[in-house]
Amino acid sequence: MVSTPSGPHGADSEVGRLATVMLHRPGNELKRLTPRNNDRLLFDGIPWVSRAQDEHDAFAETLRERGVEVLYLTELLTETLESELARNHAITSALSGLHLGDTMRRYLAQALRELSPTELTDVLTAGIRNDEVRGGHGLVTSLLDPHDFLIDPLPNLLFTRDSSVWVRDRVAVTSLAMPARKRETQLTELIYTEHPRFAGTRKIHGWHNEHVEGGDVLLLAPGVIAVGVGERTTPAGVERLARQVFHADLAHTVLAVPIAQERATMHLDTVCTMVDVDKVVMYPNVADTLRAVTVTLADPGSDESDLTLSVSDSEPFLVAAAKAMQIDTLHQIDTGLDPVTAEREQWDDGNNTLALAPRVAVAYERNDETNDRLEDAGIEVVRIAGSELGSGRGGPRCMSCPIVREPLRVD
Ligand SMILES: NC(=[NH2+])NCCC[C@H](N)C(=O)O
Repeated sequence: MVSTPSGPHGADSEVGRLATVMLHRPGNELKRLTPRNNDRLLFDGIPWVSRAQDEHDAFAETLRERGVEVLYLTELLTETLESELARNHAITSALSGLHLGDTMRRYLAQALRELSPTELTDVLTAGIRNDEVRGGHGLVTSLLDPHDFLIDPLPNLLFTRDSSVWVRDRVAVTSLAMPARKRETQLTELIYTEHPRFAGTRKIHGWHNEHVEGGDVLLLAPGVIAVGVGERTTPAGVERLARQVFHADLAHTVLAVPIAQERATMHLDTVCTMVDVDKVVMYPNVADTLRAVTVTLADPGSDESDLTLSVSDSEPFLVAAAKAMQIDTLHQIDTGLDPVTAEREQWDDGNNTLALAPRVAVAYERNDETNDRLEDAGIEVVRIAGSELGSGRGGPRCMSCPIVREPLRVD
């Protein structure tokens, strides 16, 4: 059954009650990971797939028990692919890679057209290996290794946070920096463009623009967006996003937050997430050095490219954020961890929490110390298992794309 909207979509904070979320249950794409390709495909190990699925099912069930509507990316995609237009579009974009050659491209275009929407979803997510095709043989197939992919699998689809992000009632289809993830946004763009549930949704950004990844985007408060700039989101990406949100009146302030260009801190949400309207949990080893540049609108100009931005000097992140949010203090929960424990728990996504409401956050159970400190600070920690899920270096926030959060009540 095609899922239908339960109300308007969108989110304007990190902590408003989570009503609808998009997840991706790990599937056949994880079975593609081998010790030869896991680095390129951005996994730090080879997950035990059925256990990862069990952990993910438990995560989804935890959300449902708390009243969250869970949508699955692959179900939305399969429903989208009922339309011939969407199917053709999906096939053309999946085959646009320059490693294919026309002989194979022509063969695959025909073969994929014959698949059912469910089968096509499987190919679009799990990819196709050279030794799995029955036709189209020729120069390309003979020169590639039998195990090379003609269509790459998308194991990082699990991290739905990164490939789209809602800002108020608009959805930003992002532009992913790593080659292994680029194709993910072909799928999110197709869903938001063609799925009946999202008919009429206005979009910003897009995969063809400068790099911005959803894991870098934090909706600190209505009108205030922090954007990490590092391995994934570029300085030009944050400028583009700022122009768009100002032009569309989705925000009045964007904080650009430089983060180390390293795997451990690939997104801002690996070091800092919100657990209350005025509280963050932050990796202690960066807490003293994290800074932000405040970007506001100096002159609206006549269009997005013509508006003038005002850019401040850099300030400590918490100071700049509190000012923009118009609150006295944005509190950092003091985890008091020694640097080694802090580093271990940050690596295992201890700071990557998903708020279900103010002071209620989902976290991986393994990060005992961070979780205890959160509880000491009055946060209800909803613990989930993630031993297998975590091998892709992502926690509860990375694995979720909020589609509806209730607006925060003004008390
Ligand atoms: N929002 C996040 N922190 N996402 C984590 C993504 C992890 C994924 N393996 C990658 O390297 O891209």
